[in-house]
Amino acid sequence: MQSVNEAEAIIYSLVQPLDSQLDTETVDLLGATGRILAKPITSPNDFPHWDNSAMDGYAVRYEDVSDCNALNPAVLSIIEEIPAGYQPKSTLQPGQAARIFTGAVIPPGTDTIVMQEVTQRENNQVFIFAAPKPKEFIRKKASYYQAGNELLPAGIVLNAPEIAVLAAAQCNQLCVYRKVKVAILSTGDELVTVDKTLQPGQIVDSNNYALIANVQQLGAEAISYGIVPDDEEILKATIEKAVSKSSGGADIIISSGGVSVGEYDYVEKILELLGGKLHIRSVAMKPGKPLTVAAFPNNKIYFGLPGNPASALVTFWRFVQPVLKKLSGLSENWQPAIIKAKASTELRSDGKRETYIWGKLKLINGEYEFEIAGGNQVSGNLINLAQTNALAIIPEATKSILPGQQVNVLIVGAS
Ligand SMILES: Nc1nc2c(c(=O)[nH]1)N[C@H]1C(S)=C(S)[C@@H](COP(=O)(O)OP(=O)(O)OC[C@H]3O[C@@H](n4cnc5c(N)ncnc54)[C@H](O)[C@@H]3O)O[C@H]1N2
Ligand code: MOO
Ligand SMILES: [Mg+2]
Repeated sequence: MQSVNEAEAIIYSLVQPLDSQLDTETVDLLGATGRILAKPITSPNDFPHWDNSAMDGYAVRYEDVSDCNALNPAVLSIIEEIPAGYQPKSTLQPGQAARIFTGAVIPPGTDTIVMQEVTQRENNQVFIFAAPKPKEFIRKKASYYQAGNELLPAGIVLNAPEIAVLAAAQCNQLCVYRKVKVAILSTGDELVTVDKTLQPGQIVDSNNYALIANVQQLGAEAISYGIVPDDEEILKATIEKAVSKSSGGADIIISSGGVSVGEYDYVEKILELLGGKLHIRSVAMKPGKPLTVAAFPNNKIYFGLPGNPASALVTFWRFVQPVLKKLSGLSENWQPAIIKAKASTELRSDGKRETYIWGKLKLINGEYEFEIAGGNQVSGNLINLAQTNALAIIPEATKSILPGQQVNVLIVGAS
């Protein structure tokens, strides 16, 4: 049995991120939200494109207004009005000003903008009652970005700020990494789909729905193989299909159930029969002990998650989530988001395995607090997993974390 940290290191070493040449596709800017840039972006344009005004006011020559004040205003004649979107027509001469608005191109001869609030206009003259600072309120050409430099690096997620930058740079077609594909299957004779009437002994295959939701929230594509009965031959044929190169094209295969020691727990045996190399057979964690991980010669990675609903989700969040992010082409921040928070009540463990407790991470008076989910913290219970967003991690050999003490907390889900 490996420790969680050992298992994590082994799993990360198996992951080959998508290829920045081969594993890409082109998307429109409006369809690019949440996608990962596969090629760096450069612009032939400076930002700002030209010197422009940061205020509504008057474009002036600094020397004409440098020693004015409320009692001794500078008086300039207004030679033109320049709204945003227009090219100035004249060059400012001594004693002249141009009426200008935020974002408008500053006219030649100008070096400073005076904001409207310290001025008074009378016909074609403007009185200036306070001296500006030299070059004040001018947004200089190329002061944000110089043409030809890298604007955005490859390997970043395209969120609203990046989409804005790409729009400004007129990049309407983008080369992004293709979505990671994840095959998902559930094992168990007791399982039925959500629409069936339950017969005695049957339960809904909730893991399938939960895992698909998790995969989709992470921006990957789920390929569902549905429910596979506890039949060695059928399970072998299904896993063989999912791991083979030709069918479905999944990068990662996830099953749930069938990894413990029972008569019908075939997953480990089948993975070996199919030529998978078993890197992990169990991990010293609770829940999630029977987690099984294998790699195939075609680089596909197989996660045999334990069947208990909480075990399946906890092992997904702890190990599969970072793998999907690393695979996706993200250059950083793919690792699990583990932060320190204050326990709001006592958190207990039997101390034997690293223990994951589900609950809510709350921001209270600027500090993170972890609140355990009410109800049974057992791996068969999925009901109290709803509305949780975090897992507190109790280290091995620690039996109690007291209220107010700090605890490591893994933030789960898409964040
Ligand atoms: N003798 C032992 N028994 C068990 C051990 C052990 O060490 N010795 N480990 C326990 C632990 S811990 C876990 S976790 C489970 C893991 O079991 P499997 O991965 O083999 O899963 P199954 O036996 O198929 O199912 C376990 C449980 O989960 C329910 N289940 C399964 N699939 C789904 C699904 N898709 N959706 C919802 N619920 C599902 C299933 O009905 C069972 O109740 O083994 C313990 N046993
Ligand atoms: O690992 Mo099991 O996941 O403790 O219920
Ligand atoms: Mg079992």
